[in-house]
Amino acid sequence: MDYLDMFCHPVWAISTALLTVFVRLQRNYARWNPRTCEVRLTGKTAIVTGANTGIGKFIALDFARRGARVILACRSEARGTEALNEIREKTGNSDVHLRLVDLSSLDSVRAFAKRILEEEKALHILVNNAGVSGLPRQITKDGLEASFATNHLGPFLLTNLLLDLIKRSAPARIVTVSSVNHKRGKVDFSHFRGEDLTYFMDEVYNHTKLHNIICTNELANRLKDTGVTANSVHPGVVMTEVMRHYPLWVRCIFNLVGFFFFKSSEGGAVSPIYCAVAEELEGITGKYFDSDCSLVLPAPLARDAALAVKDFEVCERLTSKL
Ligand SMILES: NC(=O)c1ccc[n+]([C@@H]2O[C@H](COP(=O)([O-])OP(=O)(O)OC[C@H]3O[C@@H](n4cnc5c(N)ncnc54)[C@H](O)[C@@H]3O)[C@@H](O)[C@H]2O)c1
Repeated sequence: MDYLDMFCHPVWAISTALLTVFVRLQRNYARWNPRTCEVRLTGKTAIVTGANTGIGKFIALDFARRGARVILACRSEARGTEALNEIREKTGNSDVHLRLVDLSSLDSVRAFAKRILEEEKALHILVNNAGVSGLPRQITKDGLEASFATNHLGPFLLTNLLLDLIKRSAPARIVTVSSVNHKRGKVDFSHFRGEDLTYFMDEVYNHTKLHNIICTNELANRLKDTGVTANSVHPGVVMTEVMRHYPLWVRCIFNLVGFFFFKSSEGGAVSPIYCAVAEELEGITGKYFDSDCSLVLPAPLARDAALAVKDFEVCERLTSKL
């Protein structure tokens, strides 16, 4: 039997098809299923950043289905409007709104927060979902490294600017979408300004995702007894547009492997939704959840309380208007 015959053999073809079906069914598996969770969000307001595509769009869609007033915090008006119309149409919830923000710009974050504080009476859920991966070295007009600005410092400032509103709305939840890649991240405060950084294998992304967890943990400490919880979550490895800044050949491999093994955007939204709505998480704060919705320990650096205090202070200084 030559190789061609072997691959065309019915036993081989059937077992490959069965394996593919099995793997594709398994890949979205999580211990918790949003479809069977009956929590309603009527009367609640939620903000989801980066809600026009990928994981964020499915988080927003879920909140809208549960009856929340949902603010889609997006950078692109055209893509945001497309998502807004789709979410309104699919859920029949007309209380879904688009507000523009570029998280890599501190001025844009301030303008967005100002508008939210003027327009919204309450904010019960903030999901810091927007993020970039594979950005080449760029320094923003605030003098910050662009991946750090987008993934960490912009969301950090946004959270802090909205904090009084969130506290007044308690019980409330802040969910930060981090990544298991934080385990390969390091903390060096000169990174924030683009110093001493190498971009090999997207190390910058890993660092930003580590800072996400560290500062979320410190925020949780500061919010003790306020009724506001702050947790971080890994959504899984998910087929989204997150690789858009990578070379074409890397995207091709990601998409090919992803077709069989990675979660869909809907599957990636499950663990962030769990952190935002699951009743069993009432009062649980300063924790990190994996893509299976299980509470797990993050990397040791992410659990260093003294480092967290320092990191939070550095980020406060970098994002405050001096
Ligand atoms: N896809 C994965 O495998 C994976 C794995 C771990 C963690 N994550 C995290 O999940 C989150 C969502 O990513 P995704 O996979 O859905 O990717 P995606 O690229 O499909 O979506 C990212 C969203 O962030 C928005 N965004 C990017 N830069 C922005 C800016 N400057 N201002 C405002 N919005 C901006 C994009 O417009 C988009 O809506 C990210 O934080 C990402 O790091 C993704």
